[in-house]
Amino acid sequence: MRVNGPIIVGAGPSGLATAGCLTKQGVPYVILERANCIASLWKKRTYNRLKLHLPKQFCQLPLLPFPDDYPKYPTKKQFIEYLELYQNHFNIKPRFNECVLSARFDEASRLWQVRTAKGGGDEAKYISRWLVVAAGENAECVIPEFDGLKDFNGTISHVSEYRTGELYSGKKVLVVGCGNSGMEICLDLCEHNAFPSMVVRDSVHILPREIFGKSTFEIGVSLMQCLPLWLADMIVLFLTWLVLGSTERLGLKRPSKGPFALKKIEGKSPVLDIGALSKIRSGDIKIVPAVKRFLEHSVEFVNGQVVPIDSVIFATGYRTNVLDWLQENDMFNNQGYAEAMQTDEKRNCGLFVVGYTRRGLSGCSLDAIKVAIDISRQWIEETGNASRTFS
Ligand SMILES: Cc1cc2nc3c(=O)[nH]c(=O)nc-3n(C[C@H](O)[C@H](O)[C@H](O)COP(=O)(O)OP(=O)(O)OC[C@H]3O[C@@H](n4cnc5c(N)ncnc54)[C@H](O)[C@@H]3O)c2cc1C
Ligand SMILES: NC(=O)C1=CN([C@@H]2O[C@H](COP(=O)(O)OP(=O)(O)OC[C@H]3O[C@@H](n4cnc5c(N)ncnc54)[C@H](OP(=O)(O)O)[C@@H]3O)[C@@H](O)[C@H]2O)C=CC1
Ligand SMILES: O=C(O)C(=O)Cc1c[nH]c2ccccc12
Repeated sequence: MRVNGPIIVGAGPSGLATAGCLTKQGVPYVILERANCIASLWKKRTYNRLKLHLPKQFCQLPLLPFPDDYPKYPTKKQFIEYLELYQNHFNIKPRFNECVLSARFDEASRLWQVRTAKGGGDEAKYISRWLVVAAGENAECVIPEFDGLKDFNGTISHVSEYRTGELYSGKKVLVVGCGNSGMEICLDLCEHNAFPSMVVRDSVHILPREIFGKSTFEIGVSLMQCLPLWLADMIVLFLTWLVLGSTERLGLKRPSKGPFALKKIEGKSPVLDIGALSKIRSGDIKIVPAVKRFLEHSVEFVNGQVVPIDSVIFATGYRTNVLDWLQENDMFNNQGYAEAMQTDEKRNCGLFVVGYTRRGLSGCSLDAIKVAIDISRQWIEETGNASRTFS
């Protein structure tokens, strides 16, 4: 199928935002989505109690704000409803159940050739001048290898399969990983009468979600606008200390880089605390060091301690999948992320990237606006069509 306009891979917030902005410009497109719905990460791979952890103004997509009656931190259900509203508003109709297997740029024709699996063994081919990669930073779950894991007799899952702690009532659960996911499901496990232990193998920045009624993220962003990054970080850490006190004696050592520097340089998100810390203080969530190996019914840590466990949940993060299917990947590093801010088109080859610079939903929206403007300029030039103006 020859596509007039770009092929967009992925119908999550990034793909939807790009489609919304292109529609506004009058540029047609095709979205290919491997799942059977939009926003599959949010609909199928997140726990029930999830809320946005940044204030809503940092999470909305371009051109359509959240409904006025939404709270400051919308729930997952509200966020999904908003994305559906967005889809309907811009009449976005992705081609579902089409998983992109490969995308290659043919130098001779200067066209992108995209091959998809459609289920039931069928394949399809799409050809276009432009390709927008919007398949997400969280495309695949990561479970690291551990000695003995295959001999462990309890249940093993990734946090993306976790919905509530109900199933774990009365159980001793090892949560591996202390990012926002690990911390929040430990809290949820406590609230469902389970006994969580959380692995902190190295260090972690834990910040209050709000400081004196103002979002910590917002405070950090405002400080970074007028101060050097290191100073903004020092102020945020000082304010954090005023609110939370010292967290090191709880086994939560802080990284040597500040929270915003670490996010900017390594893409590592600080934890925005919504209650786990008080459960760590009370001992309801136990902090344990790195795992040495799993045994049949227990786990041995690097300090030699052996602790019985019933279940292990890996909250060890995600990875992108572009390196698996995109043949032309000069725009990505060897981890499959776009180098910070380099979302510009790969010159003359029509390749664009949305949502790969680890700046959360606001990064997705900013990329989408820019990419839609660039593509519409080229589309007008090459097709001779007139565009609507972008406002
Ligand atoms: C639990 C959780 C909570 C988060 N909360 C926040 C928050 O509060 N604030 C914030 O700013 N950010 C948050 N994030 C960051 C998150 O990355 C964004 O919220 C957002 O979902 C990114 O949108 P995306 O469209 O780039 O990726 P995704 O939402 O992952 O969408 C990508 C889509 O591409 C599809 N896809 C992947 N590979 C292929 C393929 N080969 N072929 C076809 N389709 C494919 C996927 O099925 C998916 O539907 C959170 C992330 C997680 C995991
Ligand atoms: N809106 C919200 O409230 C939420 C937002 N999110 C966001 O979703 C994204 C993904 O978050 P999350 O799922 O927490 O993943 P992250 O990648 O943020 O965290 C992964 C965690 O796993 C640890 N880890 C990785 N490998 C190992 C290992 N071999 N042994 C022990 N620990 C290991 C990491 O430790 P180390 O640092 O040492 O590598 C880190 O603590 C983030 O952007 C996050 O902010 C997630 C949940 C809720
Ligand atoms: O949820 C995330 O991890 C995000 O990427 C949102 C985000 C972008 N920059 C930040 C800085 C501090 C905390 C969260 C974020």
